[in-house]
Amino acid sequence: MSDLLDHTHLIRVFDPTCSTYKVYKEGARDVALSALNGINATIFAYGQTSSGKTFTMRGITENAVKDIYEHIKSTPERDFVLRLSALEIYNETVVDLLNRESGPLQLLDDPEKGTIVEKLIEEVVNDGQHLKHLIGICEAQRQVGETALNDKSSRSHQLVRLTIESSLRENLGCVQSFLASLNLVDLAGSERASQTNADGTRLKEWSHINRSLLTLTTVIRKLSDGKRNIHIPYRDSKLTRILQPSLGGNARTAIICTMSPALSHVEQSRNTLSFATSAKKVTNNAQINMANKKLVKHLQKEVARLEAELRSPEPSSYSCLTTQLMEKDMKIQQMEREVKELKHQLELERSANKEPKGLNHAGHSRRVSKCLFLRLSMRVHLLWKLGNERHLEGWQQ
Ligand SMILES: Nc1ncnc2c1ncn2[C@@H]1O[C@H](COP(=O)(O)OP(=O)(O)OP(=O)(O)O)[C@@H](O)[C@H]1O
Repeated sequence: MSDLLDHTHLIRVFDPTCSTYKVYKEGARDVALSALNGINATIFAYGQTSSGKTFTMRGITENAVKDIYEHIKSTPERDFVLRLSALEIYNETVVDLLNRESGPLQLLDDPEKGTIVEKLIEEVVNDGQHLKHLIGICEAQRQVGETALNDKSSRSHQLVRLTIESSLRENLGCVQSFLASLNLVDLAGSERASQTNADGTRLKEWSHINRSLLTLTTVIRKLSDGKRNIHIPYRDSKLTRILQPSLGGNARTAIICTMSPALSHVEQSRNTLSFATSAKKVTNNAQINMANKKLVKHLQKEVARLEAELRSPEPSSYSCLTTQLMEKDMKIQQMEREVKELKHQLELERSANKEPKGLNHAGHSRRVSKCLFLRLSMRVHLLWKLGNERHLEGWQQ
């Protein structure tokens, strides 16, 4: 059994006698607990039919649940909210394991969240016991069938998603909220039809299982090439669409590859090792998902948009506008001086009780009113321009 931690490209090989707890502790615990600190995490088991995927994932899930609740207990300064959703992909149809009656579910593309499953139920988890109970319901709901190699063979891919949100209890000025998902995935096993004696329903299942596993293998192989700008066929199967963030995206991923020691399965074991070799070369880009980080991102976008809006006229027109404003201001000042002078002259003439030189009262009044009118219209114009300019200066600072 080999385990790959793609975040650090760690590889562990576990012999057939080692316990599932050891596999969890050395290969999956760190990844699983990342979700408590806002890092998306995925653990999945890959391998041929009857090689122990379900057995191992059951143990990994139990241990992860235990550790998650121990962490919550020892972190009283934070409030945790856990939600669980679960689905299976059976014959390329997505079904809600917490609400089978809802029928086939559609996959939608969300610009922010990526692929989402429409109408998938999310149950709020009360405590560890409740979580175990919900996981038990999912297991019971899953498609299982008897094959020549496994009397309880998983005929579908199962994904149990635990979404963990946490925030500091005390408001310390900075709202530090983490939000991340832990995906626990038990894939259906790859198999050869000749080995499983498949026919009828089993043959149809076999065809869907192998086709989606082939897409997964292709995606992993292409990602492992490390080439940029190449087409990665995530959309060729529902499994790879749903797992896309875990395959080269924003998540830490641990892959547990299971193999049978039987000589008759040597070809399948070689395929599994080839998958593991490619998978260990894939680099993910896991980030801490903080609620306030999202808000900052949103605000930054909004500021950028407003700046672009304000910059839409040619930058040169701003200097032009400034010159115009200065000219108009000078004109206003000059006119104000003239008005003052005229008023003063008028006062002197009134007091001397004689007609002003070269101008009669009507002429004076007209000139004064004209000055005032001009000033007023320019003020309105200036106020409008200044309003824009100040607005602009505020954004540019
Ligand atoms: N480490 C183990 N120790 C003891 N029994 C195991 C171990 N791993 C698997 N088994 C047993 O082997 C059988 C097949 O295992 P399991 O169903 O987990 O295989 P699988 O890979 O999930 O198969 P499939 O792909 O057909 O669903 C089961 O009866 C399981 O209990």
